[in-house]
Amino acid sequence: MYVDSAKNQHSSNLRWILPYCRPDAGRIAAALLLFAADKVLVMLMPILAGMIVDQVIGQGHEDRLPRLCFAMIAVTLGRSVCRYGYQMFMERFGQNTIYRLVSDEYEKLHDMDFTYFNHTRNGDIMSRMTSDTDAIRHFVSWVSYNILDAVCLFAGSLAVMFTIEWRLALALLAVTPFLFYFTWQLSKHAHPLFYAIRNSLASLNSMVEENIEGNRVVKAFVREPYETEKFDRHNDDYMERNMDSARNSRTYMPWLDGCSYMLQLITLILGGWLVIRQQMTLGALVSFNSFLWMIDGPVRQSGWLINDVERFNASCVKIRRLLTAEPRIVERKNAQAGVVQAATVRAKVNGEQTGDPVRIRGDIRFDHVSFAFPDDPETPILKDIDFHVAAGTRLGILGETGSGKSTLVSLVARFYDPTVGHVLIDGIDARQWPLDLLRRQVNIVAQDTFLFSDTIGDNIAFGAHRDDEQYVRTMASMAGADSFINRMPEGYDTVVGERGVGLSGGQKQRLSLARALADDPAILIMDDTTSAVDMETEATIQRHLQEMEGTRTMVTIAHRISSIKDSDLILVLDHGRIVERGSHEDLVHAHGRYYRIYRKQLGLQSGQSAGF
Ligand SMILES: Nc1ncnc2c1ncn2[C@@H]1O[C@H](COP(=O)(O)OP(=O)(O)OP(=O)(O)O)[C@@H](O)[C@H]1O
Repeated sequence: MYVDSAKNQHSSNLRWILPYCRPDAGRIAAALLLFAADKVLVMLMPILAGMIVDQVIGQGHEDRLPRLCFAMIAVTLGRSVCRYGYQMFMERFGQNTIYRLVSDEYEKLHDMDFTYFNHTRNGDIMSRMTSDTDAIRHFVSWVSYNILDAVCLFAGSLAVMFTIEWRLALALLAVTPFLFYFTWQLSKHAHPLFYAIRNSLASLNSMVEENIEGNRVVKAFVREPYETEKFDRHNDDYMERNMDSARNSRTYMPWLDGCSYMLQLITLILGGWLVIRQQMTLGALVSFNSFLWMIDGPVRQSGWLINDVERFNASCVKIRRLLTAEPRIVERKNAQAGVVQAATVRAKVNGEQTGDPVRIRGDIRFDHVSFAFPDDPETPILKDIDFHVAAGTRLGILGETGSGKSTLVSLVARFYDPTVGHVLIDGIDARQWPLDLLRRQVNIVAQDTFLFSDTIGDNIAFGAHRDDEQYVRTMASMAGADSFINRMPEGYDTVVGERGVGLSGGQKQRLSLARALADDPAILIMDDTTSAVDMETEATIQRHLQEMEGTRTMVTIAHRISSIKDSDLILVLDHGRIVERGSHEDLVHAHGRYYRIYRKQLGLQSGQSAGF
């Protein structure tokens, strides 16, 4: 992380963004120098114009005209160079700041646990990473110096105007309280409106993303008109929120414009009167009027700048919420040292040899575990789960849909913590293991397969941390994938996923299994991994998995008894509770629920073809 998210947690948005800007301090200083030079030069222009009127036109010193014109051209050129310089510095500074901010956002996302993603819509996350971040870039690299520009021009011009004709300047100063009042009102009302716009945009993005992901379902059910209507509602809401903001601007902008007209009116009437009474030269009035034009810009621009500031504030709130979100699953302090110590003590107590303390052996124990999801804490999903699987053996889990099988295995990789009881890996509480060490050695082949838009080879080698073609092929063979990959036009170099060729459900499952095998986990969990694979291929995969017996603990969740019957221990789950346990033979002899399922599956597909 570039900036510790706990830092400046309660400070203003401006203070919060500062640490992201700090590495560009040199660039900011250079930009400020050029900016100051530009402001000095801009102040010279009206003075030169006044000199032309007084000295060349009024007093007839025509010989001074070329010099004064040359000075004006030099000032204009100087200003262009300064402006180009500081704008480029500020743009680079803005891009760098956003680079650091987005990197932190991305890293934070990887720290977040399942509970966060269960609650947060993808579109919302995407909005924070793109449009909200861009609103901050716009503020940092453009709005910031335009505010400074407006303040400097306003204050500087007013100061010079005081030296030209203090009575006229004082009269103009009387308008400023109105100016501050209207900008404050605009800002106060714009704040919630911009926040609503950001939320509405996030909803719109979520809706679009969901539709792109689910486009096949939408087409299959011919629900395009319904989805379009839904989109229109979100789109209308986004438009309405923007219109609210526009209405707010429309309410106060005319007043700000009115202030600007008041300034001109005062200058014309009072300035004209002073010139007529010869208390002010015409040249001085021309200079004064030029400075008035410089004040006019900031006054009219203030409304737009306030809107940009509020957009920045609303975006900051959303991004800060992400950066300060606390994952529920956190690693204990000094977890690595704790685990090494625990492994050493355990080895001494059991009279074992001290092996590699950071290599999990694969012993799993659930000690009276009950679990409820944090978003539904009143409903226990797992109830008093108590079992032990020795390292290197096989566990099979069977149960109706929704009985809690996937939830149970997600506790092994510590995607959630048990609400009651303990999950012990190699006799050490899962909460004590360093998270990356645990997850590197516990691999879950999830039910809903996900492949990256990359080559098949790279997808399989994703977690393997090795660039070994032969190894990838071996793992693909073990997962029963090698033959279909070889039939593809570009073999292992075929790009799959979003940009690549489509794959069948069974092919995807086999690639996910190959990816998990390539990771060489100590605990391999297969959650309905072969449900879409034909019986023959499944039998081949089972054979290969059997060859690995003893080298790792294997947990298989399945609805087909053929997938789990060779397990050393089979658990039958019902509504989150273990209702039967034992080996295949034990459970068949028990004539209970397992036996009934077994009979049913035998009846449906008898003999060899069913894999029994
Ligand atoms: N994030 C969540 N928040 C609240 N409840 C959840 C959440 N995820 C799952 N559940 C609920 O937990 C229960 C168990 O779900 P789980 O996915 O573990 O079942 P399963 O046995 O694996 O089902 P299947 O065989 O269909 O995959 C279900 O009733 C489900 O609705």
